[in-house]
Amino acid sequence: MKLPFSKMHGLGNDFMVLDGISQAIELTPAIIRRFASRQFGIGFNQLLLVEPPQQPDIDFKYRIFNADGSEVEQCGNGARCFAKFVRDKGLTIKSRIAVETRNGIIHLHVEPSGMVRVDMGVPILEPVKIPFKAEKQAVDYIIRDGEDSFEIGAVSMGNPHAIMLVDDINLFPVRQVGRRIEAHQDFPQRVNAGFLQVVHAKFAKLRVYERGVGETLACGTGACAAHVYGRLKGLLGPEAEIKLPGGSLHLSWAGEGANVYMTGPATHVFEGVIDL
Ligand SMILES: N[C@@H](CCC[C@H](N)C(=O)O)C(=O)O
Repeated sequence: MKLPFSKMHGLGNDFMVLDGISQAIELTPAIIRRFASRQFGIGFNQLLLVEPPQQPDIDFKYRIFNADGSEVEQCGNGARCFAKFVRDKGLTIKSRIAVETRNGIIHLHVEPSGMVRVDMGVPILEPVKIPFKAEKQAVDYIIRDGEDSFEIGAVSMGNPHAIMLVDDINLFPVRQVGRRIEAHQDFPQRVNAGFLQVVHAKFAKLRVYERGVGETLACGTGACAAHVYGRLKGLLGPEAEIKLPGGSLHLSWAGEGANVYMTGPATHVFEGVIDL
């Protein structure tokens, strides 16, 4: 069976995007891992599968799979690429789109410039809902790993994030420490590990070691979670630019109880067909 797909990216966080509305698609973790391989497949960080909605007044459903085949709840860069995909494919002409994900509804706005603004919802800070093993909610937590301990913030944007402040993002061993935090026992569903260097109240740098992938060039939900943590620490203002290795996102968060808004680009790379 031949499967048409689009290859897209949001700031270098790259995706295979499949239209599951016009065609029936059966995916297994093994197939996803093969497609994700940069040597034996197409190569991507996440696979996005667009499907018809299951709820009234919602335009689409989309499912997100990491390169390791695991299905996840949310993806910020993926949401922007999803919006461009459904419009480019003629699946909608709307510029405001409501989409179901595994963890609720998110709202997207494709701006006249082509940039996509995503309402990512209210960040979750209660440890049990992240999920994160902690006695009570706090801004900072200490997690211990062998002889070492790490001071982190913990935030869910629908998917779990741990964020650590660092002095110099270019010098920090993101992969070594990220790998340990991603698999830490205090995060029973594993976690995305973000490393944040705040430059001033409106500008920060971030690198993310993503759950189920490894370090990526950008992570949208990671940028949202980092902005929330930076705000809770009193280091970032309500509007901030977060610069990732692949480029910058604009973040907006008014404070506890408010929704997080993320704005950034979505890029189409090529169309392809792969044999199942
Ligand atoms: N790259 C994404 C996040 C994708 C999911 C993540 N790896 C997880 O396991 O939660 C983004 O842009 O948000």
